[in-house]
Amino acid sequence: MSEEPVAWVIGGIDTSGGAGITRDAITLADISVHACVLTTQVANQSHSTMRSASALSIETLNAQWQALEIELPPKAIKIGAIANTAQALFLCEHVTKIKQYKSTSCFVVWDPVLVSSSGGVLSELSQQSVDALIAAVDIVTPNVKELSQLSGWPVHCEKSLLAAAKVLIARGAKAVYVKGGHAHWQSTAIDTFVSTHAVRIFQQPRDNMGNLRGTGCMFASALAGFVASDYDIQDALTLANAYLHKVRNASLLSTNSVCSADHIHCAELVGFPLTPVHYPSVRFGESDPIRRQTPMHFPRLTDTSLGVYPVLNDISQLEALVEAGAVIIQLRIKFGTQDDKSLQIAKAVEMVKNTPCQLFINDDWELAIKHGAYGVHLGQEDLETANLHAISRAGLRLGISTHGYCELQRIKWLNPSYIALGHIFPTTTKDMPSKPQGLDRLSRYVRLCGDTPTVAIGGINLARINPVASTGVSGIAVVRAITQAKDPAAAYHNLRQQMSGGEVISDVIDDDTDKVSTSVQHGLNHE
Ligand SMILES: Cc1ncc(COP(=O)(O)OP(=O)(O)O)c(N)n1
Ligand SMILES: Cc1ncsc1CCOP(=O)(O)O
Ligand SMILES: [Mg+2]
Repeated sequence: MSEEPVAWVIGGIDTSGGAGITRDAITLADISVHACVLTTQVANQSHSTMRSASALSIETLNAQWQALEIELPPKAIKIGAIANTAQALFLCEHVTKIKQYKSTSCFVVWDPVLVSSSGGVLSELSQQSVDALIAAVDIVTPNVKELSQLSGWPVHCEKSLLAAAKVLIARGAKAVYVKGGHAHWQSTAIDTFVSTHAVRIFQQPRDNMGNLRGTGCMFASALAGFVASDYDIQDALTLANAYLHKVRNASLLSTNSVCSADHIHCAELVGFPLTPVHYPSVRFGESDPIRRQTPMHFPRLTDTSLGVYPVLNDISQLEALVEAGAVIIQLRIKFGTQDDKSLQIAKAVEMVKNTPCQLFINDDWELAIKHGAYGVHLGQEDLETANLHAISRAGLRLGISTHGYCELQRIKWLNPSYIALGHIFPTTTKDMPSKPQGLDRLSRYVRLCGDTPTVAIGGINLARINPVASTGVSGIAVVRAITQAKDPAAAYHNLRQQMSGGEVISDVIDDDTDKVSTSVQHGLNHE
């Protein structure tokens, strides 16, 4: 059996290979996902001309489903062109079943093709079958014309687009991702994701370089592929958006990809998107709190070679760590009264005065401003309520936590003083809603952060610090590895020595998990 995650693509064969399930399978191969292919219809066509299309019977569709279900169960399914109502109802019933009885979850994307190059026409499906399918799948990915047809609403501006997407949600859709490619009123290319509880807006510069076939298929199959590869939905959307942007750039600029006399381009293979230029900028809703005000400035770090970054629960260990040479320390006080926190923060600021230590205060931005700390560290939830302008006006540095591609692309807009990436390994210090990221993803995030200093956090200890350092992060934040050590300053020293290939003092190593082994627990998400 294949090592790669399995995704199924269900739709029409476009004989030219420009779109349809052939394009889906090529896209999935390009991002290292194994594609199983189920055909709904065969469209005999070139890149520019459609000759005929013939639908496959329900028996044949069912035979394909049965052939795959046991041996190659899907982690995700992408549905494209559906030839008729009977096929739509078949898919609805089988998708519902597979989602119910599979032990691992199966994510289903429906790219509702209004008029496909392979002959599927949305308007040929009964309203009942369309409604049933909308409610059965996890996400529907229409362009603006398809959204208008599905919702029965005119879509001519951002407001009507959002309203039409919400009509689908009211009809039972779990989520809708509207592709803005045909949204003539937009000066940039804006895709909008709406679910029952969130809105995400993905923005890219608009390119008007030419006509690329199969973009809808590529986006939806890439989305299924990234979910099958274990990315959460908002990261899979960010990656699929970046992938498509990378394909567009590569294909429309290449003369090799021109595949018809009408200057229609065919997609080039590009692989996983790694460079920042391909990634969308992301907003959490129309009125994302971090964008409500005008752009802000946060000062750069004085010293960006951060090394080991101790995150302390109180000031009891601060002096020892400053003396041990920590160039960055965070005070993360989670218990006690505001008065007590205020007292500790005031003392901490005093303790680092005239030292090279860059002192960050976690969460308590008002106290950090009041006592003149060097910087503030905020997480995603903190960003909803903190007064970022006040932090910026007071001249404090800002560090922000992120847990994946989507959050990263959102907070870049703030141009923070550093970006924290985590959690890398499992941790018991904090309940994390997201999965551990692992080293492979960490390396890719570091690359996406460009010149902004980065900090890795979560489950890092003596045994794991070297591979973390190899990803190129500017700093490595640790809580337990220092706060729970018998001698925190010696633990700091050892972590630093280990990072730089120096001698560690073995009699201060605290427990077995800290012993440096050759079989370091490596990346959790191998890509
Ligand atoms: C360096 C660093 N990275 C991440 C965090 C976590 O911040 P947040 O998500 O706000 O969680 P709390 O620390 O407030 O529980 C951090 N503190 N430092
Ligand atoms: C606060 C925080 N944010 C992400 S992981 C984490 C805790 C890291 O603690 P430890 O270094 O003990 O695993
Ligand atoms: Mg916080």
